[in-house]
Amino acid sequence: MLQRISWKPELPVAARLRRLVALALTSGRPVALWRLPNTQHARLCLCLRTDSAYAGLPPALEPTAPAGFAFFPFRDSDHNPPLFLPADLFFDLAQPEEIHVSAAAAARLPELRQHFAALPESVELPWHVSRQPEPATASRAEYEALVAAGVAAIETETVRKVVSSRAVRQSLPAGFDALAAFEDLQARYPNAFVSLVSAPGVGTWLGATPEVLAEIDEQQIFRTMALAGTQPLLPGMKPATAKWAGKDLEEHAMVARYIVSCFKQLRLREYDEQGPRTVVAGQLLHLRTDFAVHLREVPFPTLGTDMLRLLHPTPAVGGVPKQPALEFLRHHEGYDRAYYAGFLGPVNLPETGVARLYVNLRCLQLRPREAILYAGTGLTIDSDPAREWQETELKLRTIGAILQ
Ligand SMILES: C=C(O[C@@H]1C=C(C(=O)O)C=C[C@H]1O)C(=O)O
Repeated sequence: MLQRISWKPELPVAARLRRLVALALTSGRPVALWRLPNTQHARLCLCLRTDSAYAGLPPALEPTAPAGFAFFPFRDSDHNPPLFLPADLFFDLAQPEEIHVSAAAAARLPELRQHFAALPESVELPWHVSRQPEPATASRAEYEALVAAGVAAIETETVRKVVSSRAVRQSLPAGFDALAAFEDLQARYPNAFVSLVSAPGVGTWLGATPEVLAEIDEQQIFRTMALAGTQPLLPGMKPATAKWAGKDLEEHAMVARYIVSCFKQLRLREYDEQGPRTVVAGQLLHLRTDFAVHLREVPFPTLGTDMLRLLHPTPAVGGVPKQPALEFLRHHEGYDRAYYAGFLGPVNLPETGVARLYVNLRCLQLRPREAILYAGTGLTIDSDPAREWQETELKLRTIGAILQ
């Protein structure tokens, strides 16, 4: 349980936020910042017990589970540990006059206040850097060969769909400031889940994702979505009248069918399915089908937890069938996705019983002088390598906008 403490340091709100981030980073601790879609204010979760931040299983999405922030890799490995940051300090920029603290933090408040007050006005923020080497970045020819290999695997029926991806390295512009970039992302993408996560052994990640993986809202409605199928949003275009190619409809349908198969595995029939419809994500359009289950009407208290464990990674980022698609990626993709296409978000924070987990897309990893950007595309039998390359270029622009 978190307790609310009145908190009025003589500092403007943005400076308080910066100083809290500095408090975490200068003492080698993890910190997460996020802004929910269609809301105004960011939130911060700071964890004092760094050792307890490394999780095993995906988090439980139940009211009795700990409050904190989850940050999970695409696939489990020693190189990219799954994180769950128990909330020791929670700061909501909508209520800057108070701060929520855990019992562990409450016991150390005098020390924390002292550390906070002693930090210099303009401290350089020592963002955590991943200990992993920079990932290999595919040239256009290499990426097109990967797409061709994916199509060949579909032709031989090893897989029906696979989502290939690549990383790109880009220098940071002079004076780049991650907190300012986080602000910039919030302003650019009001309907995205915007995040900035920094943790030892994990590095620092910034993103603006359009995709819900598993959510339980205030009304106790569980939600997930199939988001697949992409085209550029061109000037003057009305999203509602967008035309979709058969290839997009097919790759979308595979994600929707996979979600239905997860409900079926749990023998849950009472789900509502709406879509697909066209949605806007930055300068892109996607096809989206929404799924909802009223948890108060089904006797299934662990549905969120169970669905999360079945869903990840969905065929929006992995493929169908799941294991052969993941095997294909392991052998052919040629780099470590790390936390790209993993998932992230708050659980029971601040509201008990509410969880919002998103797929980590349209993201970058921050290094001291450069950023590593990630993007992928769903392949089907009709995929054209040049078009898939183009689609990754378009997707990279969403997060790339903050490096201009
Ligand atoms: C893989 C990415 O996006 C996913 C793939 C999509 C597609 O193939 O059409 C669309 C939305 C996302 O589910 C990405 O942004 O890197």
